[in-house]
Amino acid sequence: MTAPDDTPERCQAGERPRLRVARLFRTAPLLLDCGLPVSDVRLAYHTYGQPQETATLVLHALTGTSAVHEWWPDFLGAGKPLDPARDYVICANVLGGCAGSSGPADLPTLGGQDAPLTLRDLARAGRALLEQLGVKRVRIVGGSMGGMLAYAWLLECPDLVEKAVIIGAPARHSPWAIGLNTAARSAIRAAPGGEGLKVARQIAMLSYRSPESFAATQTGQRAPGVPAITSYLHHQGEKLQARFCERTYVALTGAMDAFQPSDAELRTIRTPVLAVGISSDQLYPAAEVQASAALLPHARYIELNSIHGHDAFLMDAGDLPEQVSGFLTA
Ligand SMILES: CC(=O)SCCNC(=O)CCNC(=O)[C@H](O)C(C)(C)COP(=O)(O)OP(=O)(O)OC[C@H]1O[C@@H](n2cnc3c(N)ncnc32)[C@H](O)[C@@H]1OP(=O)(O)O
Ligand SMILES: N[C@@H](CCO)C(=O)O
Repeated sequence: MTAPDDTPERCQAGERPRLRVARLFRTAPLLLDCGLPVSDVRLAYHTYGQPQETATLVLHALTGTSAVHEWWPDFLGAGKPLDPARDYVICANVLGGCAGSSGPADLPTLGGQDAPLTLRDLARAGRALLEQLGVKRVRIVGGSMGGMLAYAWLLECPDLVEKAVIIGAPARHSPWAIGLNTAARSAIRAAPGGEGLKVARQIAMLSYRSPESFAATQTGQRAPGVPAITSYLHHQGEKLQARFCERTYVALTGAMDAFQPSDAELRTIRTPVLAVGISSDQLYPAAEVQASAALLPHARYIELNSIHGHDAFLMDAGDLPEQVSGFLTA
């Protein structure tokens, strides 16, 4: 990742993507849903393509970053759904994140605990970034947490959003999803300082793939006496612990679990939506994604067929890029 800067937007053709940091809410604070005001919020972001008043906003997943070129090469590039030659693409690390934006340690506390964040808080912070960049309308594309956050944008900023693509995400967490996050947070609280975060990632990885995926990729032993899946999960835990913050993990999973819009609220969304379920998703079963979309008056539902579970949108996207392109450019 390149060093951040806060110089004004100046995209040159062929320029390498660069992390920038916006300073927001310096004159008037952001009022969090918990009641706390927050001033001088940082949002780290990348842009791709020339500035335009209508942009495509990418909303990243739980442990994602604003560097779309690093984690979504199937979607970003010439002839792809996010084409910098045609589109002004923006992705910001969310409020509460740990990839350059103001995280829990930078925010005020409530009763001695990290301030609880809501997905609507994250959307309001994102809106301020768009205003600073001169963007007046957005098409939104989000997967996983980014897809749930897209629902928050649709409810919080209906005037801004032209279209939304929601991939592998329901409108609200099921008891199953909340239960998985509860176990992950319990691990973090039981072993703060990194060990708990590793266990949280191991639990989460089991929900991000599928039995068939692991049968195909992790059968047998990696080292004598060590099942491949065991060393795989240890490796994934180590990798996340090296790049992520446990307070962010607690804050963002809490925000997702608490986001519970009613059916009536969802029926008020007038924006056209393309909702994508993933056939083997263990975390957010395709039927659940479809049921959320069915509440929206202008949603179309499609399914990505993959054995690789929830993470398929990142690693086995099939013809999804073409489908998303078709929706965004129609
Ligand atoms: C590319 C980036 O910078 S991502 C950083 C930002 N993160 C995001 O945006 C979040 C979204 N991205 C992700 O969640 C992930 O990167 C994904 C889902 C796209 C891909 O996950 P990956 O971990 O790269 O893929 P996969 O599950 O195939 O695992 C491969 C890794 O496990 C290792 N591995 C595979 N099997 C085993 C095993 N049995 N035992 C030990 N290690 C194993 C591989 O050597 C490889 O290690 P490396 O990443 O250190 O090179
Ligand atoms: N694997 C992705 C998706 C999680 O929802 C991530 O780590 O963010």
